[in-house]
Amino acid sequence: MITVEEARDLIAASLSPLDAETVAAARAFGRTLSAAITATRDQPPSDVSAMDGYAVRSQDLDGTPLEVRGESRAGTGHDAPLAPRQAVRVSTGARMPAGADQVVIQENVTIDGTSLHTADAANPWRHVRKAGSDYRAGEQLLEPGTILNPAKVSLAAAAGIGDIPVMRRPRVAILSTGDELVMPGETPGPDQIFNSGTPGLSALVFSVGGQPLSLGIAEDDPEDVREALASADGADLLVTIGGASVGDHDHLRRVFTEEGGTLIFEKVRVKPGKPAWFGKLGELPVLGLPGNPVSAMVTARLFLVPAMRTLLGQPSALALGFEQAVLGAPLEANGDRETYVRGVRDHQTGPVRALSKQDSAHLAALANATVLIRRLPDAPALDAGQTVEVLPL
Ligand SMILES: Nc1nc2c(c(=O)[nH]1)N[C@H]1C(S)=C(S)[C@@H](COP(=O)(O)OP(=O)(O)OC[C@H]3O[C@@H](n4cnc5c(N)ncnc54)[C@H](O)[C@@H]3O)O[C@H]1N2
Ligand code: MOO
Repeated sequence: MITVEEARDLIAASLSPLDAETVAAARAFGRTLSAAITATRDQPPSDVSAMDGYAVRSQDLDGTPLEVRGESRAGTGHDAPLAPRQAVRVSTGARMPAGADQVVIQENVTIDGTSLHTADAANPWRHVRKAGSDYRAGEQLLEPGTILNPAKVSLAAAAGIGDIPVMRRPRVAILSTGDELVMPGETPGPDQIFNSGTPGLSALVFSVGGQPLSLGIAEDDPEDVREALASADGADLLVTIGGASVGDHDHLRRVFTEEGGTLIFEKVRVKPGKPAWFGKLGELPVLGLPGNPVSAMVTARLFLVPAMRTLLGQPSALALGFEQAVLGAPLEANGDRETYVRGVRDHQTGPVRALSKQDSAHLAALANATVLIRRLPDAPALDAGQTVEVLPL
């Protein structure tokens, strides 16, 4: 059996980054940049006032009145340079007139006709934002591979980019298999259960910036499975749920091989998720996840998320993002598979403890978990206070 890391590497080796497209800035949240964003001008483009008030020459602030001459507004500056003992009305964001090097806020002045009185002392560049103080023309603001959060979208827009170059969303087809499954909202027979795998994986695909395509449920019938596999045409990745193991009615793997699929690995030394497999059907990468709902979600976190990040061209796509945590309760010794124990962490840096339910079919426990605690093969029992690696969920 191969290790989790070997499995992840084999998957990544079969994938290459997708092509790029552009998206309107307002719709770019969560997308991955395909090219750098570089400033084409200084920001701010000139020295500007940071407050509503009066632009002055600091050396004129000696307690005697100044003469107010004109106004500089945001969007329409005041072109004449400031002569000695003059002041110009300014609004927040307005260009500083040439010669001015300080703003006196309006709360600190009294105006009498065109005469300005203030007790403020000289303090050069007080309340002035210098040209280029945020960033300079030519400066790289965002690297390719960056995931756009609201602040980064705003920065790209501030740099004047209306259509942002991003990676195309990976199209991830999801196929569940098994006669026992009905879609949520349908009426199950006495021996049937709801398909939780497809909606759960769709949510995960969304969260990583992909486009999930549900192929529904294939019955335990070779023809139905064959048709379902064919319907994945056009996807960047097909994820199957169930039929990964050795059951008599699991046709998925057989049909995959009959259709010319090449198996790249089967069985991973991981718990839950041992039956996970990966292969290619023509050009289409196929990731086979085990049917047990917790196994499917955990293996998706371990294999599907890095695969999608590889398609998105993100740097360190294969890094899962482990954090260190201190145990709040003891942990049992581990078996011979790398194990992902469902746990809770009180807060981001707090102690972590394992949940009591670790069955790979118990979704309610998974939904309560906030972390997966990683246990290496044959890891010894640990006491409270010792450190473990956790993967935030
Ligand atoms: N004799 C053996 N039996 C099993 C082994 C084994 O090595 N030898 N492995 C076990 C492990 S580990 C797992 S995990 C499961 C995985 O089996 P499959 O991938 O073949 O999954 P199925 O048999 O199709 O289903 C298992 C279980 O999960 C439910 N399921 C399937 N799909 C969904 C879905 N989309 N939503 C909700 N629930 C789903 C299904 O009804 C079954 O209850 O095999 C063990 N057995
Ligand atoms: O790995 Mo199965 O995924 O242990 O239940």
